[in-house]
Amino acid sequence: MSSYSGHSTGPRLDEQIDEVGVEQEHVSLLYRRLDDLREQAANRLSEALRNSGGTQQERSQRESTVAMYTKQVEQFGAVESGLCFGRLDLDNDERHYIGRIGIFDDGDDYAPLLMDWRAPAARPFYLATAAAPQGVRRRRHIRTQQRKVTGLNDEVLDLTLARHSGRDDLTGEAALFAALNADRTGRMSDIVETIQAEQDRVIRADLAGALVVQGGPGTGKTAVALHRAAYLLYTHRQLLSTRGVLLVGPNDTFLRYISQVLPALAETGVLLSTLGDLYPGVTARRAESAETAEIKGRPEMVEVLAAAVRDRQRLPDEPVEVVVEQDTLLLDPRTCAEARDRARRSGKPHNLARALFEVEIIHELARQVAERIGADPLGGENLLEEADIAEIRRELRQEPEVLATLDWLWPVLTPQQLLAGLYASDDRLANAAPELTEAERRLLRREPRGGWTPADVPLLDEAAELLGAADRDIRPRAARSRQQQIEYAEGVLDIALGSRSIDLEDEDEGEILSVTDLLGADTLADRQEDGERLTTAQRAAADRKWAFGHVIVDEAQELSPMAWRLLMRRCPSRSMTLVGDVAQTGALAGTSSWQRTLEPYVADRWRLEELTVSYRTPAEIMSVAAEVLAEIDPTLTPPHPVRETGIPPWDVSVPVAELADRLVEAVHRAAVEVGEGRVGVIVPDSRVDELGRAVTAARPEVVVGEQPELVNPVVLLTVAQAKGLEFDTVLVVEPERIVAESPRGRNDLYVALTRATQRLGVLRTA
Ligand SMILES: Nc1ncnc2c1ncn2[C@@H]1O[C@H](COP(=O)(O)OP(=O)(O)OP(=O)(O)O)[C@@H](O)[C@H]1O
Repeated sequence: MSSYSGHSTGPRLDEQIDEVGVEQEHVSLLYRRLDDLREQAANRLSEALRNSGGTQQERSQRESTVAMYTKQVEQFGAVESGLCFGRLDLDNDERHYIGRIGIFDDGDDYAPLLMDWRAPAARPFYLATAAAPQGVRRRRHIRTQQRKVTGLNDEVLDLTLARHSGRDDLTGEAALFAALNADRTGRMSDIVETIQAEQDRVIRADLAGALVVQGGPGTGKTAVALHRAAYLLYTHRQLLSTRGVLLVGPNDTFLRYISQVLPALAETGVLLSTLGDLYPGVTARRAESAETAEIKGRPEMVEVLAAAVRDRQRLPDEPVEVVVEQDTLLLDPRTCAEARDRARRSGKPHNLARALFEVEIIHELARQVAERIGADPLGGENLLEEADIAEIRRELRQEPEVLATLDWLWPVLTPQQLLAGLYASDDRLANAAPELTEAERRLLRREPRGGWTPADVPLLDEAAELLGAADRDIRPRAARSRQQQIEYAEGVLDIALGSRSIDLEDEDEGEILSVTDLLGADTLADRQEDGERLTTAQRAAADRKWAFGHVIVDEAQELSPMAWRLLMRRCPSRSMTLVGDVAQTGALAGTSSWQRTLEPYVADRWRLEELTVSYRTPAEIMSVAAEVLAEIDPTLTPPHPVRETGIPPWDVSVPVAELADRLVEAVHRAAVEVGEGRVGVIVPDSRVDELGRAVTAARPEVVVGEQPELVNPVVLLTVAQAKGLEFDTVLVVEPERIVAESPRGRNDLYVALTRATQRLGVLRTA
């Protein structure tokens, strides 16, 4: 292939110093403008916060102003690091600086000083090659540290000038390799400076429709998903800022790992959530076996829940006695059955159909009361008029005994009550799930207390659809929203505090920050009482029926059919980005085919983009992982590693009895070798406790736990916990056991072997 992306033209040292000076001048100008903008926004925020009172409309306007300036201060603070990272010199002698946000010169008719990386005109920065230069003469990567320019990398996109020294398929090679070889920190960084062409295509793909991004480990799926969120919010700001963007990740540790990427791209409006948090009011963290989660994820659970609801619409075997003011009224099974059938035929959700059921039952009870008290002693027609009977019905509705009977026959249920009640009773499980085997039902069986698991959340959501709103839902929501108002207010105040620009004198800061002395979070929250000022993400999080403008799912291969139903409910437009890798599926209810998963929702109207280059895993490690991939499915091809490290992975076999000691030694060596980087120790599920104890006893700085903090130098974790993460060095312990512990054990091993950016060691037991 004759195309290449260009290369450094190799300027002499003095030329380079000159160029750095030129860039420093521009970069300093940009930071001065950034400071001005931040100060302006902070002043306006302070001013808006100081005002109080006024009409409802004025208050509402003020709240919008507070929200707007809060966001601006936050954004200007977030782009501080690496504000400007590139320059494009065009054939027509124009020059564009590329950065995290757009900045204009307020003194010069708003001439652009910095172009937002998402602007269409910035796109050649990621796509231009020497063979297809798109009007670009030179692409320059500008490296900065704390506002100082520390280095430049130039690529001249001219086939006649450039010597072919780099890879054909990479853009900004030097900057890319610098990023890939850097020590890991326990937090993912953005890749805005070095997005590659195949990634750019995905990031800027159309908003409409379902887009699946399939790619092997380390191909940048997570990075691409996050940058796509930022791109979509920029390009479709109006639509998406009102409807919101939801990003679903596999667990809290992962969400913490990616938490800094969007803020660094100046986007804070994306709701990051695990599946376990997608049912408002529930935080599902309880653990359960993979087998139980699999059953809960089956599509058949829709029918199980529907049957569970029907099972709660009771039919008595014998007449039910209802004692009202010493009179005993009788509800015979036939009356109950007719009332139940009518209510069911309405097609309304259970809680809403209860009103119809009530009408029928009260009608019957009122008839009996009327018969007794209105009977004509002379045997004529009943003496009561329609108005009297209406009054009897009204009174019956307030009789505790009547209400208790209605609750027994057709209880108003919350999803939590339905599900907890189902799990807690062998009989109910047998009635609702006759298709499951007894062993499967036993796996579902559980006592009511102890919290919810992530796999319960789609079931709660499904149950909410079947049940409809119950009055009792409403109160906790009001309480929650008050809590959210306070959190929002605290956020505003934090931002006001954090708006300290690094160049301002302390005295000036006094001015800006004084507002936080005037207002506490509680007072500010009072001002949000109308709920209007909650961010879109906060409102969306509290509302089960929220329809998001776009939904992004990372590690999408892990979702069960029931989880997909929930997500599709949250996204009626089906504008979605689903990133994952079917070769890495660990969950038993997860997918091995995108078509099969999406078919029920979009038929074949979904688009597939594939990412083929692994940025994380070096060639030496990928060749080990490729052997496992071939065992999973010989037709799958591993991604092409973008680099080699020259460091071969090691693999040793040790006697079982020595495993813990040898692991401690290996961890010690790895920790020394990795320097400032991070070490991940991946062990079989069944060994976490034992090996965790042994390693932490010898090295207390090693962290183990349900939600390990990844900024620690060494973390010991399971494959499920390590999914989506990466470390400089990875030790995989007992690969055979990892494989043996799950029907998808090979996929798990493939995940474990592809977590390292530099070094891999494997410890087997003999
Ligand atoms: N264009 C790029 N420039 C710099 N770094 C990149 C680029 N693309 C990916 N990376 C880096 O490669 C690593 C792997 O990326 P990421 O975690 O997004 O991959 P993934 O496909 O989601 O992996 P997995 O399937 O294992 O979850 C990350 O450190 C990411 O920052």
